[in-house]
Amino acid sequence: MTVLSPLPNAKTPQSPRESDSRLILRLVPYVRRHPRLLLISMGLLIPLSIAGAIQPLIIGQAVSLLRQESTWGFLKTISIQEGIQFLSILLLITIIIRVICASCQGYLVQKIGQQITADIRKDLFTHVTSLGTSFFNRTPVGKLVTRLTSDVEALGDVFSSGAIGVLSDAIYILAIIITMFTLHGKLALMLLLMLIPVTGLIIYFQTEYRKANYQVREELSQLNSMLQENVSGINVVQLFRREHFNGELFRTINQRYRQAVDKTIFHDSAVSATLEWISLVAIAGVLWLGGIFILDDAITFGTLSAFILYSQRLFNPLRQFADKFTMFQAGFTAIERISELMNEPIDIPEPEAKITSFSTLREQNTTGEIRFENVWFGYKKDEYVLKDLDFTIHPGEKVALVGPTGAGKSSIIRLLSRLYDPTQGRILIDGVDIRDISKTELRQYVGVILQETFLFAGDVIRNITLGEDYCLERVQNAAKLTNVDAFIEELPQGYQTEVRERGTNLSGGQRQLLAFARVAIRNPRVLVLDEATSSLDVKTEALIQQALDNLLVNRTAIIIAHRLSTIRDVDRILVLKQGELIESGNHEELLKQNGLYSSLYKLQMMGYEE
Ligand SMILES: Nc1ncnc2c1ncn2[C@@H]1O[C@H](COP(=O)(O)OP(=O)(O)OP(=O)(O)O)[C@@H](O)[C@H]1O
Repeated sequence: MTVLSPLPNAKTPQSPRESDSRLILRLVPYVRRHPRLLLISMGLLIPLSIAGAIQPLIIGQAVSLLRQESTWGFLKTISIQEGIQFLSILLLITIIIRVICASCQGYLVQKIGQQITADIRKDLFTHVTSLGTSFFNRTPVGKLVTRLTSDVEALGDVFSSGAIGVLSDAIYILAIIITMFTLHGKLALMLLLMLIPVTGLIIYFQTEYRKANYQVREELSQLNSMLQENVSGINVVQLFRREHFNGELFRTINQRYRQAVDKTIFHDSAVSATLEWISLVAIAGVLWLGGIFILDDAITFGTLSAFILYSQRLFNPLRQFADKFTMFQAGFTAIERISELMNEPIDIPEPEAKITSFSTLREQNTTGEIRFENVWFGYKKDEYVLKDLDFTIHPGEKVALVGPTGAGKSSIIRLLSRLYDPTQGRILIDGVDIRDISKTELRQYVGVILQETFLFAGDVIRNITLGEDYCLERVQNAAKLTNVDAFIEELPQGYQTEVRERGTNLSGGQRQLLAFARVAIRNPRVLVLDEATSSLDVKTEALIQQALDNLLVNRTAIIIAHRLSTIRDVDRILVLKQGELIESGNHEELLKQNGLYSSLYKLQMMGYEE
């Protein structure tokens, strides 16, 4: 269970935006994981702020001492030289305290920020990898990558330099205000009054910044999606001379991204400029009012010097405060976008209570009965691609699914492996509804070999084990069982040969061979072959076919094949048309029926004869 999981009534992408406080609430569990570090870094804020706030006071006392004005009582009992020496040492001590506390605090805060970022990224990755195929069908990869990387990074910045920094600035401002009021009430009040319009202006610019930043993130997602799509489909882009056209599209999105960033820069700069201007006005104000008080002998030069320093220091943390607010706004945008992803429901949920009977059946070495019970299914609501399928595949039976393109053959496999759930009806394996079986167990029980095999960057062994704990011997046995060991040994470094991302250094057929070993090592009871041998040459196909015949003994098999000659010997053929099961029987029986199968078969045979 992830922590950033949906809150009750949490926002769906269509619902209005969540309030900032609700967004912050989502982060509390992550922050709570590091109580000790958090407490130490907050504790350090107190000496840090006090040391900073008394520095102008010490300088003011030095000026007063030199001008022989009234100073702290004990300074009057020592000589001016000793007094200056004492104040200089005191100033040095405050500087040392600030340096030590600031660096320790900075380090701790960065550390907490990085840990929180890593935790969120991990939870997000776990959640995203549990989402159903339909989510990935409608979400561009680039968009996901942006959320998992730069959005999480923006959130991390909030913790590492923003969150506690804001608290530090607030404590610092408070310490300055208290010290100012103890020194001179009227001058302090004047500076305090100046804070009110500045705060209003900052809030306005920050709100605008937030809106602009959301736009920036959206444009960045688009930019990444487009980039990712072009890199993945680079062969098509180049073969069909789409470089210029795609370049123009990219230029438009890039332009929109730049314009959105410009907007954020404008609002960010506006905040800095306002603060710069107001801090100069504050110094002028202090000089003007302080000058009048000096002429009236109401304050000393020392107090005036201290106030000039205060007017600078008061706006400095405010400027940092504003900078961090900018980061906060970016962070809020990030939480909003990350929460959107976290709120994405897992449409193929794990069963609430794991059914043990399935594991027991597995231990009893059953051969796997598959039953489709009045199954209806559509990728879109009310658009069914499978209609009222009702059939049983008996233990150990070899069944082929046949039908024209788009008839629904692969959809049946997707339902059986629970990449999707049926809209109506049930699928049972050995009498157990597959929705009551854990996905891990189900996918170990049903082994699928698809037409296209996806390989990961890493060696051949890793691509067969997929990170599971199998020894080399078992990998080799699985390869031998499927007759692919000879091919693997021919590779430059045999089993240690490095495969590039998506297996680009292997041919389509070679990639396919690894898929056979990948499934064989898992020893599934039910084997599904979706056009699995279509990319192999005739000789290799015969070799694999021979291995498959051995592998399929005592296992249930579902085979999808367009070349009907390859499935002539199966026990039963199910013929589909537009999602409906229209014929069923073995090769001879179906030929006699003179239906769709018979005409498809005759057409293919004519093709071979020609
Ligand atoms: N992800 C999807 N989203 C929406 N519709 C889909 C999706 N995948 C398949 N379809 C539609 O579902 C129908 C059945 O597709 P399916 O892939 O099961 O056919 P098939 O019989 O395996 O075809 P082929 O022999 O070409 O592989 C088709 O009309 C297809 O357009």
